[in-house]
Amino acid sequence: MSEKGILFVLTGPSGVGKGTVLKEVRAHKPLFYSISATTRAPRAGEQDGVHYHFMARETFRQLAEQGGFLEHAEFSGNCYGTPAAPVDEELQAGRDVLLEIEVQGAMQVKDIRPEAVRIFLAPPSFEELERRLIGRGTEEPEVIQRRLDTAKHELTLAPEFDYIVINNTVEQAVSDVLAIMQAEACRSSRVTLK
Ligand SMILES: Nc1ncnc2c1ncn2[C@@H]1O[C@H](COP(=O)(O)OP(=O)(O)OP(=O)(O)O)[C@@H](O)[C@H]1O
Ligand SMILES: Nc1nc2c(ncn2[C@@H]2O[C@H](COP(=O)(O)O)[C@@H](O)[C@H]2O)c(=O)[nH]1
Repeated sequence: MSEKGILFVLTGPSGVGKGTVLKEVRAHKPLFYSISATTRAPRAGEQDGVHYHFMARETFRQLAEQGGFLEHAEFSGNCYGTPAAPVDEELQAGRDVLLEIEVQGAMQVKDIRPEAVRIFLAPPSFEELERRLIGRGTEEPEVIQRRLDTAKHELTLAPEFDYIVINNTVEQAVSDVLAIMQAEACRSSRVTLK
């Protein structure tokens, strides 16, 4: 029987740089990137089925009730969830999968998929997190404040994860995440040592 793929989860507070780091990681390593469902409105330039599956709250609720999500959570007034079927298909086919999700959902994955490798991306400081979230310019001030309030609690949960990577420079964070992925592949005997 062929080996199953590894389920990687990258989490951390909003604005820490998960999307930025993952874009680079994916440029170095073939991974299936799960496209999440959300009830949030699309931002300028975001496309349905590319950045997210955008849907109404009622549709999201029905999918959740039918067990369609591997995990789901409410974050900053909107629902976010990982569609279960594509993730399981990829893992069964032996391909590694990467989820980029917020902290509550990543905590759920520990119970649902204890074999998953969960990485917490942390900012070098809270002030820098604030700078990044404001600098991105995608949220209104009250949404930024809500996300920062949530981040205070999320940061206390970092020790619950398998790895903590500090996103000081993107280059170093990408290198750390790739090293973790390589080490986990070795641990699960997916890499042949010569
Ligand atoms: N190491 C870094 N140094 C400086 N700026 C960074 C770094 N990493 C990311 N950024 C910037 O911080 C902002 C937030 O990054 P990004 O959107 O990737 O965060 P995120 O964790 O994916 O956010 P969310 O959870 O809200 O989707 C962006 O403007 C990005 O360019
Ligand atoms: N629990 C889940 N969280 C998810 C999922 N997809 C994305 N996210 C996270 O939500 C926040 C907010 O995202 P934004 O696009 O509105 O900035 C961020 O931390 C994402 O990583 C998911 O499927 N489940």
